[in-house]
Amino acid sequence: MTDTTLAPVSHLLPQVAEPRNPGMALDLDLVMRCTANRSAIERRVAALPGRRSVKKDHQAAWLARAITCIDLTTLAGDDTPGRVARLCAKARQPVRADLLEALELPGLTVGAVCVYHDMISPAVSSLKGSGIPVAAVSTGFPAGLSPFHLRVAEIEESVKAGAHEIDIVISRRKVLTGDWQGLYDEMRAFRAACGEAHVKAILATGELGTLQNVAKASMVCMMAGADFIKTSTGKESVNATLPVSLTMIRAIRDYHQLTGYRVGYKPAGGISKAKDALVYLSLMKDELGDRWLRPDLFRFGASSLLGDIERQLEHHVTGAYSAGWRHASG
Ligand SMILES: O=C[C@H](O)COP(=O)(O)O
Repeated sequence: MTDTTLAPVSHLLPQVAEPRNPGMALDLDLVMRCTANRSAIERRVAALPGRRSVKKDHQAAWLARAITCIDLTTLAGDDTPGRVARLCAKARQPVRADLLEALELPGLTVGAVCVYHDMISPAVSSLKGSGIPVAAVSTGFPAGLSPFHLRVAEIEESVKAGAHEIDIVISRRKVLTGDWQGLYDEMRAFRAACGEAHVKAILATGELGTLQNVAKASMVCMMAGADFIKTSTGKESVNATLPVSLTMIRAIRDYHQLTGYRVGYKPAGGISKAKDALVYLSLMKDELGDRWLRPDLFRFGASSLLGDIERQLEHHVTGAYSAGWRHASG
């Protein structure tokens, strides 16, 4: 039986900032020992509790927690400063004021706003004074196939433009060809280019072939200093899944046991329902514990999840559902 208790949102932020993962030398023996037993993983995720195990007030608390962990995202070719400004307004006040008041959650915000490089500046101005960081996707997102020096330069430009978090994409071919040293060196260079900005390593797991590759790539990126590991760009044909999540979460646990450093986790792509968010949160709580249920160590990369969560919270407060279009984010 899953423990469904959760500290209030006001207790979210740690008293002391989590020390940043500095990375370590590449330990190839350890990387080669990273395995993933697909059938055991699939059995485990099939047994995960659904939203039914998180009831009433607990459910509202968990949904509020999910909001604080959203990287509210727009990554479209037709993004405009106006669309980004609307998204940022939603990031500042993710749920209707009357609902927040009824839930006793004034000041609730999302974890970050995630955009392409060109939209950093409008996002930074719209979020001024809110404390909400801007995350930028980078390194030739989503395929990551532009020349290496341009990928590094893109990170530097985005940090200069005001991004506090950089979501890089790894070279999938380095994983597919077993070039772990190459992946490590690339990730290390990306981390260095980020400077003080935190770096999330997007593995694009839907393109890595096997869960074993996912486990190995997770470990190499953490050894190279990733602050977060993230499943997907949202542009692959398969994005965040529970088996991939369990594999990455267990790699995070192994890395913590090995080094004492906590690396964050960001499932991304195709997560649009409140009930799915609850499953991810219970998985984090079960596998890594409460410390990983805070926005400095857990994020959802999602463009449309917030609308469904707001709808569920409205139902919780008023007893009625409103139409989905009333809760659009963009
Ligand atoms: O990193 C975030 C993803 O691109 C968002 O994907 P989504 O639009 O399927 O929610």
